[in-house]
Amino acid sequence: MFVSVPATSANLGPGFDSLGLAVDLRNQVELVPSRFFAVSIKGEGENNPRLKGNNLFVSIFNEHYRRLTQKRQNFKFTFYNQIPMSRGLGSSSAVIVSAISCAHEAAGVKVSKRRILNHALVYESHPDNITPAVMGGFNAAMVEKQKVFSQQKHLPDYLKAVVVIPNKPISTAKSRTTLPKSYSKENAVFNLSHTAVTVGAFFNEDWEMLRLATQDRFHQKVRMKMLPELFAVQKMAYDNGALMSTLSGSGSTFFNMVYDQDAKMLADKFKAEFSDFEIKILGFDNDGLVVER
Ligand SMILES: Nc1ncnc2c1ncn2[C@@H]1O[C@H](COP(=O)(O)OP(=O)(O)O)[C@@H](O)[C@H]1O
Ligand SMILES: N[C@@H](CCOP(=O)(O)O)C(=O)O
Repeated sequence: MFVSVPATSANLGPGFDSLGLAVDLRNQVELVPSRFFAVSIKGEGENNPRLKGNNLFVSIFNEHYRRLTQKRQNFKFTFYNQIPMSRGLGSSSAVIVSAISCAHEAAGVKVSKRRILNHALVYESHPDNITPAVMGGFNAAMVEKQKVFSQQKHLPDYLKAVVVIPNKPISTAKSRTTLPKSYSKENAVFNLSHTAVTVGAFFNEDWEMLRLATQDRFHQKVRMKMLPELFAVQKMAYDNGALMSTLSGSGSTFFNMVYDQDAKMLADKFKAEFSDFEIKILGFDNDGLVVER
């Protein structure tokens, strides 16, 4: 059995802890019952010995498998990872969502995507990555009484993401501690109004509106200062036709949305200027969590 989950870009500028979308880069896990516990990793993280011992996927999987079956059973897990770790592309959400889904599959217990999402919230308190990871597409999400409520919009093929992935990891948990404890009314109204128009622009496919609407006063500047080249990345994106250019999650990746025909030109400019960073042109993912039995 295979379970796969896409990478996500959260916040999208002003929509801190609420907005996110899924891109076409996946972590896949294969699960086979086995006499002995075994982990094999291919792709991202394959040279990281910590992932073979104390693995977030395995601990969440075991917790749910035991809850569902009251049994202990060994499995061989093979991970095919494309999502870079601690770069603001939702690697932790992908791991959390796939572990919960795999545990239900292995236990033979049917489960809805909505239920998986609510379980995922236990491990990641903000719903902006886990929601597109499960549902695919663009999502606006909120939490009420420990449950996620969300609205989804599929994204068209004629839009692409040009992602700039720095060689420096940023831990989301650590980065959150650097954010202000409170915001002025003026800045709160700024982010609230810009988030509202961003959501409207996605639903109405008014892509040109995103340039103005996706500005933020809550988190981006303070985080971008940790890697000041990101200011130049954002400027280059806007100078070359980007529809939006935002810090992806807590960083360090920068997410730029463009029309298909502008993607290669922007990616080539980034490659020429930021040779230490990885540049990828990605489509959007409208499927979210996929299980293949
Ligand atoms: N493929 C993976 N396998 C196991 N654990 C992972 C994997 N990807 C991410 N993680 C866990 O998630 C952490 C990174 O999460 P986080 O700081 O939120 O970054 P991101 O922005 O990539 O989600 C890693 O330190 C690791 O504990
Ligand atoms: N809203 C969160 C999003 C974190 O996303 P990640 O991909 O960096 O884990 C935040 O801004 O902290």
